[in-house]
Amino acid sequence: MSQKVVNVAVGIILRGEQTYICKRPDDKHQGGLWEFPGGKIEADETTTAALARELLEEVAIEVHSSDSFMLIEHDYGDKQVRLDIHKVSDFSGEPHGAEGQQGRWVAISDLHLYAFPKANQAILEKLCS
Ligand SMILES: Nc1nc2c([nH]c(=O)n2[C@@H]2O[C@H](COP(=O)(O)OP(=O)(O)OP(=O)(O)O)[C@@H](O)[C@H]2O)c(=O)[nH]1
Ligand SMILES: [Mg+2]
Repeated sequence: MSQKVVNVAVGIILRGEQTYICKRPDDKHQGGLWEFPGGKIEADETTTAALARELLEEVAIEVHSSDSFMLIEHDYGDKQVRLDIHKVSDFSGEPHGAEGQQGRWVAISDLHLYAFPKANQAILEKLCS
């Protein structure tokens, strides 16, 4: 059965050797797992506009610029996603779980201690290499 691919803008928020991750609410797709903040790209929205909007909504930071990092396509069976992942080190504000979700700064070298959705495996591999 062919499914529509969901396009997602994802931000790896960086400060020195740390990155800011959030815990996905239990009732959402891949709930209870940790993630890099981001969300669905709306129709007629550019990836960078979606990235800025999602990071403002979810972690309340203002993105000034971002760098394309990698594109991941993954089929979860119940959902097919295309993650357009960007590094974000140029931002203002202090990230926090603006939608009531848990969030924390973690060392990139400690990311393997957190459970992420399967599609994120390749991100961790590239980030930690
Ligand atoms: N934000 C984010 N989404 C991810 C990651 N990895 C991953 O597989 N996804 C998947 O990407 C899809 C879309 O992300 P999302 O649920 O954050 O979308 P959203 O913020 O627009 O939320 P919404 O459901 O309230 O509209 C989900 O199916 C999610 O499981 C990740 O690291 N960050
Ligand atoms: Mg989201």
